Amino acid sequence: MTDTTPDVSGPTRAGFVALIGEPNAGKSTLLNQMVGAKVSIVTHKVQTTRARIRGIAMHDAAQIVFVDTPGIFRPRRRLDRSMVAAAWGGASDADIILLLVEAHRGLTDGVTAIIDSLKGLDSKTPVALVINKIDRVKAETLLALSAELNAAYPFVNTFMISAEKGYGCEQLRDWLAATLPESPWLYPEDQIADLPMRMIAAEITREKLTLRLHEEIPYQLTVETEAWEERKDGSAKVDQIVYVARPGHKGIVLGKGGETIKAVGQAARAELEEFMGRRVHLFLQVKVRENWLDEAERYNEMGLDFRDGDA
Ligand SMILES: Nc1nc2c(ncn2[C@@H]2O[C@H](COP(=O)(O)OP(=O)(O)OP(=O)(O)O)[C@@H](O)[C@H]2O)c(=O)[nH]1
Repeated sequence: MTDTTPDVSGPTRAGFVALIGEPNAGKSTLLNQMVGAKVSIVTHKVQTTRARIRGIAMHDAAQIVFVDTPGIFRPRRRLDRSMVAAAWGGASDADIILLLVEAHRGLTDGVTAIIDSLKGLDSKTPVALVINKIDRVKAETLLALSAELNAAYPFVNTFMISAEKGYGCEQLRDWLAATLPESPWLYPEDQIADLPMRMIAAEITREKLTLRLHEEIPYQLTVETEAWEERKDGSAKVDQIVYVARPGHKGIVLGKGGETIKAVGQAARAELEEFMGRRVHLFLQVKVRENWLDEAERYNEMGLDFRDGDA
């Protein structure tokens, strides 16, 4: 990986932070606090897709990469094969796991199940407890809840926050920034701003291809946004490459006289324009790359290729 470390005094830090918790625990809201409004829009879209990098926060000299880990509560074997493992360059776990628990709901059956899974994970990844929505309960309740949860699992730290109101979020961010491993940054700073948009754009095209090709080949297909150019007239020029795993697939993706790829391009462009609220010029190219499934670099860029149940 390229060393993109900037010139700052003291070591830079970088790593992956997995946000886990029951649905509605406030993961998106917290991410929004940590990363900024732009990504939260992105998040809603990406949630339904294979994209797993949910946002990147820069804080002091640290680059905090928030990820989803859908595979983390599944059997180990599946985790090993997952995109999560690939995206993390062979490390099968995040650097830090944050478990979000809703203050007013406390130790529910769902939270207990997550804690049981964490215990079974056999991982050295530190897990911090984040009690969210503290604006909804009294202080006494919080202390009792914190004690109860800490008795159930050896959390390395406990934070009490309101992701919505921002209470406690600064402390959490400081701690993450200070606790991630010393490392060069994982993404060049100038790419961070449009990384989510690039991911979304790739994901939209992939989705259109999947719809169009049905069961034929989308399994072994990936889309990358190669270039993104902001134009003076307010439109964006987006170049993407569709990578297929076999030479025979290229013809299928192109279709007769380029029909299929053209239709895919039109549909993807329409959705992208609607999403961005401005004009987009989308250019698609199809290339064969037989070993793309093995290229960790690709996963790193897009973080996009795990599917539930993949062999
Ligand atoms: N009162 C209060 N509400 C909050 C707080 N944080 C989040 N919420 C609300 O809780 C609801 C769920 O928040 P999300 O951030 O969407 O939760 P999530 O964990 O991302 O949910 P999933 O995407 O379903 O997993 C939303 O209505 C938020 O406004 C908080 O600190 N206080």
